[in-house]
Amino acid sequence: MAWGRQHRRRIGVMGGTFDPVHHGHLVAASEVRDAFKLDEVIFVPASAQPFKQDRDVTHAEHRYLMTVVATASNPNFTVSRVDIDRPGMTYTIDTLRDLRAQLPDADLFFITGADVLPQILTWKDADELWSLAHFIGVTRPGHELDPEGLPATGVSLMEVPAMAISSTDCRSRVKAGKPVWYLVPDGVVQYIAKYGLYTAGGKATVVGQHTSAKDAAAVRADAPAPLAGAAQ
Ligand SMILES: Nc1ncnc2c1ncn2[C@@H]1O[C@H](COP(=O)(O)OP(=O)(O)OP(=O)(O)O)[C@@H](O)[C@H]1O
Ligand SMILES: O=C(O)c1ccc[n+]([C@@H]2O[C@H](COP(=O)([O-])O)[C@@H](O)[C@H]2O)c1
Repeated sequence: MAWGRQHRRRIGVMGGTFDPVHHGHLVAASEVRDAFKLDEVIFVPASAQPFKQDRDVTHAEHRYLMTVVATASNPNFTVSRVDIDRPGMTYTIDTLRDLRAQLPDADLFFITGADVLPQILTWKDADELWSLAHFIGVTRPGHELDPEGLPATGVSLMEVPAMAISSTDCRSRVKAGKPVWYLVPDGVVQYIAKYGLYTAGGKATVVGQHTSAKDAAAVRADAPAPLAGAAQ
């Protein structure tokens, strides 16, 4: 490296609802970090995902904390609150702008699974996304990794070990009283049990994303407080 030239950090960004985070997410992030020689992967739990407005989603603070628990043992993984602390709908254009402002000396690599990759063209301000990050689509069982319509220079595709795990299946299993051991990290199994997530009569408040301000305030009061020191 030439004397005085700045080293640009290479940062992966793994956006997701993470309801709950599972080993499919973690393996994808780990594989991309290795293949693209990333310094770090930042997991970014979404607040209100625009395409999931028709379903109930666990309170953001629980999803954030499960993601912190799941990534705590990996020195190259961190978790950001940029999306859950921004009011309103979560759009990736805002995620990337906020992270670029926080990390002006970094190149960003946004990681998505094969199911999400084709949707990118329908995201808010899709034309501008390519100038903010390089996109990496990873294989996922049951989905074709198809980059059609996406700009060739803005997207890379990569095969990762097949993990036939989804958050939907994890939630259904917990609801049915089945184990999720080894589908999600041990600490997440314990977190789900501690707060009674995903069970019909559980202690956790599960809210739709169209809650009134009054409902949202009640949920916030019920949720665990933000974990000091864990956030970016
Ligand atoms: N098993 C997996 N293998 C590869 N990528 C995955 C896997 N599971 C999720 N992803 C990717 O991780 C990101 C976040 O996914 P998300 O949090 O929505 O999990 P999910 O399992 O798809 O959830 P749900 O079943 O609730 O829709 C997305 O880009 C998704 O494509
Ligand atoms: O920017 C958008 O319009 C947009 C629409 C839908 C999803 N996303 C992002 O896509 C990522 C994957 O979402 P999900 O819910 O499938 O885990 C997550 O970071 C979302 O914020 C972004």
